[in-house]
Amino acid sequence: MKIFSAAQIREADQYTIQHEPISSADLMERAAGKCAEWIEDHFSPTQPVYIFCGKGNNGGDGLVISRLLQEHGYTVHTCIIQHSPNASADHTLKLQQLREAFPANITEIGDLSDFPGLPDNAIIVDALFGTGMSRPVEGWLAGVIHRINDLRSQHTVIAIDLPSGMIADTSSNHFAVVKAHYTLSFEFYKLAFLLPENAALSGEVHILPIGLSPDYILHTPTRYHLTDRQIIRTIYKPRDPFSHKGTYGHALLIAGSYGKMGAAVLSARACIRAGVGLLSCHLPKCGYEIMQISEPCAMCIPDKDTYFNTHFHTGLADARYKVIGIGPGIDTQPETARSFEQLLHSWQQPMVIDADALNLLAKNPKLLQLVPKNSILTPHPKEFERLFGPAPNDVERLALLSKEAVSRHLYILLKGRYTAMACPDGSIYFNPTGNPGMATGGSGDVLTGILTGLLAQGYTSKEALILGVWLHGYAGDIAAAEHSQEAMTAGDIITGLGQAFKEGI
Ligand SMILES: NC(=O)C1=CN([C@@H]2O[C@H](COP(=O)(O)OP(=O)(O)OC[C@H]3O[C@@H](n4cnc5c(N)ncnc54)[C@H](OP(=O)(O)O)[C@@H]3O)[C@@H](O)[C@H]2O)[C@@H](O)CC1
Ligand SMILES: Nc1ncnc2c1ncn2[C@@H]1O[C@H](COP(=O)(O)OP(=O)(O)O)[C@@H](O)[C@H]1O
Ligand SMILES: [K+]
Repeated sequence: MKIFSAAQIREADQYTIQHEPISSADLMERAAGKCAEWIEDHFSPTQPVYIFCGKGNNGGDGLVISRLLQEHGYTVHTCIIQHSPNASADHTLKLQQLREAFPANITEIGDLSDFPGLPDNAIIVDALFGTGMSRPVEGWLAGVIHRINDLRSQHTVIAIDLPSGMIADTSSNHFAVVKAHYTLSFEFYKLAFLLPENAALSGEVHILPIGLSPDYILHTPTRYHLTDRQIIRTIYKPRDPFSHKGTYGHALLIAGSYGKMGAAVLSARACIRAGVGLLSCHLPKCGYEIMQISEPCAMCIPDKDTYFNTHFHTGLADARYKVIGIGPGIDTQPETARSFEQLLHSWQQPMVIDADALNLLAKNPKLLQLVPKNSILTPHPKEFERLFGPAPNDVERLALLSKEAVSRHLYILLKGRYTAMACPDGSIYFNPTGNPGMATGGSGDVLTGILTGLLAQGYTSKEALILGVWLHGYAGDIAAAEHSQEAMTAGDIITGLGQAFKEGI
């Protein structure tokens, strides 16, 4: 799914109005109708509804929702916030229609003292501002937002299109923003919903289709995308019946150290479950038996060193590896760093670089220049900061992520609820699968294994990244459904991979 900017959403509205054709008032009727339907499906007419409307088109939506809910027997109080002497044309029209149909219970709010007292268990509909927000809300208007937020523990707050105060495509960190339980948004996810800094604000997001022009959607390029099944199906390649294990590549995984062999085992298992043809694991001597016993499908190459991987840069050409995955549990010993540097001087195909290998890059940033083009780097936010520095907010962090991916020709992901994947072509994909049960040691090692396994099979770096992160999250969701978010382990994510391949594509 494409993620459009606020300006593009306005263009999509206008394009639809001109080409469907449909009047803007009718498009508003359609959008607000979807919201009213959703509210009717989820809440009973016995609950009082308070709709707070701004004077733009988001407020216009609120006025239509008010009329439609009253037509279906709900008791609605409509509060129009007088933030400006001017109202949009559609707002004016919809207010007139509301006054004609249901003249009672329409009040104007000119400052905070006009804010109504609410009966128990009300539904608050936030239709103050939508995609027209361009600056922080201040003064008594910010007070209205704070008042709504103070009431949220006793009532249900439903934001229309986006929580008021939130800006669709830039950071609204530290602004006054409504904290919604639900956000009913039109046609597309907004970038703002995917940012960790807004996690507490949008609540459960429901995207309601309002029939914006498919032509516009198809032909308008965007920088941001949300991975969905449609994208995954264009990437996934079913196996050729005449294929053999050579078809699916030989991967080398460099992982583990004394006390951290679990990371190597998890990564190796995930790589095998992701479909690699052959897997060799370069391990410290202490890990040899652990791996052989834990994962008989993996071949093992013991290092000269008992406790750490220190000589993994030799013998690579002879083995004809298709891809190298490096990092889980390798530690950051000087000998490991030296071997990594030598590896980077000799290896020119894409790699998957994770965990301590990222920390080695952060310690010696000039090594970043040696990382082969099209490699995949998989930092979590702390590792990202060590590598590329801090950012003042999530939107600027995305800009930094993208800048590094483009300038270095690397694929860099930033882990989180919606893992962001930056590509060298400037695009950024967000992944929706996964859950907080995956916030447990070893989940990242599993991802490294999956990505390495997919690259070995011949998926391009972009394909492996988008598909791998999707499958990882999907398998995590299967694990959570089976074991609960609390009890699931990184190993359960690997077990879920089979079902993820069967049902997630
Ligand atoms: N036909 C269509 O196009 C459809 C549109 N749809 C709906 O329209 C919404 C977009 O409507 P919109 O463009 O009118 O902007 P909106 O979010 O109501 O805000 C503008 C108002 O807010 C004010 N304002 C802004 N920032 C402010 C601030 N910081 N502090 C104070 N005031 C501030 C601004 O005032 P001004 O800046 O002029 O002072 C103006 O009055 C969209 O989210 C969706 O809900 C749907 O019905 C589908 C069809
Ligand atoms: N709340 C969440 N929602 C979705 N995915 C999550 C969530 N928390 C963690 N994850 C995923 O779990 C993985 C954790 O990786 P990482 O922090 O590197 O773990 P570790 O280093 O312990 O292996 C990442 O892929 C991340 O996106
Ligand atoms: K709103």
